[in-house]
Amino acid sequence: MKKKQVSIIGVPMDLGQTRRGVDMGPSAIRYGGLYERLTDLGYTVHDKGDITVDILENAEQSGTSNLKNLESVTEASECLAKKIEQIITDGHFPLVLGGDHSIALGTLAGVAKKHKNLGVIWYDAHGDLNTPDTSPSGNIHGMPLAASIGIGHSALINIGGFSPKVKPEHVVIIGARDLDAGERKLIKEKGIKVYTMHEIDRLGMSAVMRKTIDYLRERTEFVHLSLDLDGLDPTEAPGVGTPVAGGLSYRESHLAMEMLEESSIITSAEFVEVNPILDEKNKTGAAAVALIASLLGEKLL
Ligand SMILES: NC(=[NH2+])NCCC[C@H](N)C(=O)O
Ligand SMILES: [Mn+2]
Ligand SMILES: [Mn+2]
Repeated sequence: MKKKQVSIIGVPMDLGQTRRGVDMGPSAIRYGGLYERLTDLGYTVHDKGDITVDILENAEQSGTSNLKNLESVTEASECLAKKIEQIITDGHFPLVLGGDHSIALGTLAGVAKKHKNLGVIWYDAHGDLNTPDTSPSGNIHGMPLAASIGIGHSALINIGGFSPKVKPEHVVIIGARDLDAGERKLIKEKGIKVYTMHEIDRLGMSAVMRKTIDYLRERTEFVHLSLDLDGLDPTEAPGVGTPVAGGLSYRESHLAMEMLEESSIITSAEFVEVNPILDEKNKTGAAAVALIASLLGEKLL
């Protein structure tokens, strides 16, 4: 029998925001035992190592307004997109380790090039739907979802040479609890499906995931999971740069991964924003590993 193949790619990116240390996220997740966890599940694991990313000291500053480190972020994104394309061509499951959430620009460019009719699950405390005009910070990690639906600065929109990567009505955001004014406006205008913490509290994670899976099954053929560890509550995932109180529990997050695994809809995934400098004994890195394992089939019994 042919074994299932997973290709891992690390993106040591910290230029999409300003808290240093998130570039060490891929190492922290690997250190948490990822390779062994996946081989134990029966996967053949190809760790392709890390993408080359500029360090802050050498990042070019063109001063493009409200877009910090734009050149270095787009350069790494183009490189990541090509690697992802190759992984999908090889028939492997792409698993991307971040790095701040700006890396989704490259991941989605690569995935969308190969997979038409793509859906995206954005598991996050934030919407990451800002543009340079609406961003309160100028941090690109707050913009990748907007850029992927074709809104924002042309340099971000056109990674991979095409736009959009995904239709707004094929996006589901889960866990949101810190949305900026411009993001709320965009959500309403574009009809993006969002399960905020309010809906998750009311309906429960099980119903939310059932609805999410049905919604994307009806509309798309492939689904990318972009999981920001700050979607979890900071007590359970303290190693993130932009923590927001009142988040998803460790168990709710596992249930979400288990239901996605059962549904077989996920065709690529990324786990981002793990910052070991801000973490407590790699708690957040270990949580990432455990969630990846659940997503890829690890069972409690
Ligand atoms: N991927 C993230 N953690 N994003 C946080 C974004 C925070 C804020 N909304 C901003 O745009 O600056
Ligand atoms: Mn976030
Ligand atoms: Mn995010």
